[in-house]
Amino acid sequence: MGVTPAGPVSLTARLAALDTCALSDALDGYGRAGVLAGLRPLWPVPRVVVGRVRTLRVGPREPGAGPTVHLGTQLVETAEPGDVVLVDAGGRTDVSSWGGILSTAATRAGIAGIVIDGACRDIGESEQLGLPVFGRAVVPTSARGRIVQLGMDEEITVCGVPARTGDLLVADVCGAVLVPQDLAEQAVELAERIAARERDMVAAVRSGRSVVDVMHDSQFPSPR
Ligand SMILES: O=C([O-])CC(=O)C(=O)O
Ligand SMILES: [Mg+2]
Repeated sequence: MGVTPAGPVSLTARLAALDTCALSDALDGYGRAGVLAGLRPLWPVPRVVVGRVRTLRVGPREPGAGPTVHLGTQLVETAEPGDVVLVDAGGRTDVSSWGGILSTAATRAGIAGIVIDGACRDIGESEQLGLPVFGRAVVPTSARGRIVQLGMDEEITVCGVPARTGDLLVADVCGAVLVPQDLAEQAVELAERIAARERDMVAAVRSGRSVVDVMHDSQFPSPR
């Protein structure tokens, strides 16, 4: 845990001071996957979103299946403030996996954000609530009668990246990165060093040094 004159800083606060690019580079440094490629903010979210993952897996409703709970509702009701809902919808963009009623409940539960390997609807409602939603697309088509919850808090694979409840997730204007729980402390430390190196490189360019020189592989060695 990092320490400031005011005391220890939580991992979440340190992640919020970073960004997805620094964390992607840090995971590269450890040879681990984490970038959820293809996901982006579905409204112009103005901040870095950080939280503890809760996983949700959804898929097609069986023909003739009876009434069932709406996907995600049990997860929202058991969420802790600061959680991020990570939805494995298999990349489907023809049907929504999240909507405004769910966002209203998620906001009341203190959920920090929704990240979907798939699509959502009612995005204007989520924006009005200030609830960040990341995903592949927005589509008006309802989940009702089409897709259902298949599991929650189980290991899922999202955009080719394995994810579990308890992992950390960072999302911003550039996309979303999953930080595995077992690597979180080390990834944050390395990302902080990467961010410091980038600040030094930008300062060198601003001071008039040639960008050819500053970005040459022989200069500003990688922190790992
Ligand atoms: O019917 C749905 O797909 C869910 C929905 O719109 C909402 O949560 O508001
Ligand atoms: Mg709705």
